[in-house]
Amino acid sequence: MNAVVSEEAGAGGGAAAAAAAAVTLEELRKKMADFARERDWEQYHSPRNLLLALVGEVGELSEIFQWKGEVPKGLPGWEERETEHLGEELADVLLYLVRLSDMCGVDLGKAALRKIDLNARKYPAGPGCRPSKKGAHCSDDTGDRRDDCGDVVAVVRADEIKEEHAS
Ligand SMILES: Nc1ccn([C@H]2C[C@H](O)[C@@H](COP(=O)(O)OP(=O)(O)OP(=O)(O)O)O2)c(=O)n1
Repeated sequence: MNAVVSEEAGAGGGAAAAAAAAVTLEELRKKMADFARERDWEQYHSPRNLLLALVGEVGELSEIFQWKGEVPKGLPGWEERETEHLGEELADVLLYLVRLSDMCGVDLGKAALRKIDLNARKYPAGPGCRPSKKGAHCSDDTGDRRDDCGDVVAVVRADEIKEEHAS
C-alpha cells in the first residue's frame, strides 16, 4: 500500500479507529464485496486469483521481517512508519483471506471458531503439555495416535468431532 493511501487513511484516523475497535469479519466481508462491485472487479475475484493475491501479500509481509534476525515481541525500536507499513500488509493478507473465504462460500469466523475447538481437543491444556518445535507434545482426547516424539502418526477425522458451533 502506498504512502498516499496511508496519509489519506490517517486524515480520518479518529473515525477509522472508532470503527476498527468493533470491526467484525462480516463487516470486512461486506466492505470487500462493495469494493469489488463498485469497480466491476468481481470478474477478477475468482478463488484462484484471490489465493495468488493472498500469497503475494504474505510475501510482502515477509519482506518486512526479512534479514532482521529474531524480532522481539512488541517490535521495540521500530519506527512508526515501519509498524504502519506492517499493519498495511497484515490488513492486505486479512482482506484477501476474507474475500477468498467469501468467494469459496466459507464462513470464516465460524470455521475459525470450529478450528480453535479442534485445536483445543488435539492439544489439551495441562501439566503434560509442553511447547516444542512441532507445536505441543501432550496426550490428547481426539484419539490421534502419536509416536515417542509426539508426532501424529494417525489423525482422527475432524468431522468425527462433534461440532459445537454449528448453527
Ligand atoms: N484486484 C484487486 C486489487 C486490490 N485489491 C485490494 C485488496 C488489498 O487490500 C489491496 C491490494 O492492493 P495492491 O495490489 O495495490 O497491493 P499493495 O497495496 O500491497 O500495493 P503494493 O503492492 O504497490 O505495495 O487492494 C483488491 O481487492 N482487488
